[in-house]
Amino acid sequence: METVAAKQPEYPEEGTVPLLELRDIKKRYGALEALKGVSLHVKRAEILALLGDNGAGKSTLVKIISGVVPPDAGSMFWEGRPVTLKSHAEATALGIETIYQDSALVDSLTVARNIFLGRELVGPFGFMHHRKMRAIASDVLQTIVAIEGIDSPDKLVGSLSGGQKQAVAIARAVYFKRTLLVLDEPTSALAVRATEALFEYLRTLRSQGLSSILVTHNLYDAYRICDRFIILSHGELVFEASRSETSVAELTERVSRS
Ligand SMILES: Nc1ncnc2c1ncn2[C@@H]1O[C@H](COP(=O)(O)OP(=O)(O)OP(=O)(O)O)[C@@H](O)[C@H]1O
Repeated sequence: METVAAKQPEYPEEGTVPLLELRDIKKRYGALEALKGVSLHVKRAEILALLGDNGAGKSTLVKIISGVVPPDAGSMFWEGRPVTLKSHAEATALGIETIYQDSALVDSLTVARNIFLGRELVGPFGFMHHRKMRAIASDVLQTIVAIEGIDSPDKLVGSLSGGQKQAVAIARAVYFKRTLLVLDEPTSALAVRATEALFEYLRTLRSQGLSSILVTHNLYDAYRICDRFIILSHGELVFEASRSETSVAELTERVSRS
């Protein structure tokens, strides 16, 4: 990653430092330029939609934000400070949580154990606090994510559907309250009720000052929940607008034209 642009960015007014800023991010896979210099920012307490047709570069950008893939060039700022993410763990440590359909869950462990994976609660004698983890897992699943079909935190994750697995990953992010939640096609495998519960939760996070990036092909969902919209096309940012500046019709037209 280039360090040239790693000097502190300047923000015109106090309090306007974005939570996350990307500048001129480039990524190439062999001859293919997946990202051709993308600059964007995520404000505090906003839900940003990352839109674009298949192959536009959305997932590549998500992987860069979550530390899974290093950019070839460009710089990244977290709360105004330059950062270089060398691993997914470093992104997590900053407060970035990414939800994919199969978000690094362990099939052979229970739902409760997956929610606390790597951050297990330990009781007074140094043993894992299973009862407490199960109780919290149950609570998070029922009250926040409202997943049908996960009736017990003791279910093995391997026995869940794609949508239910995704819900477990969301429940994990929800419980550990990340500063930035990145959701890559979160509703594609979710039932209607779970989608509504997720959106309600994203609104709650926003009201608490936390931010989310929603990657989706569903422009109606995006328009319902997001504050700002960014469209990528062939590795370039081609459109950016806030909710009041655009409409579902315009987003549809621009994505299909891209
Ligand atoms: N690991 C990889 N190796 C080679 N090419 C890749 C790799 N990952 C992505 N690409 C290519 O980079 C381009 C951008 O892909 P990316 O997955 O970021 O797009 P996307 O906008 O997320 O698409 P979709 O909506 O279909 O998921 C595509 O042309 C894709 O084929």
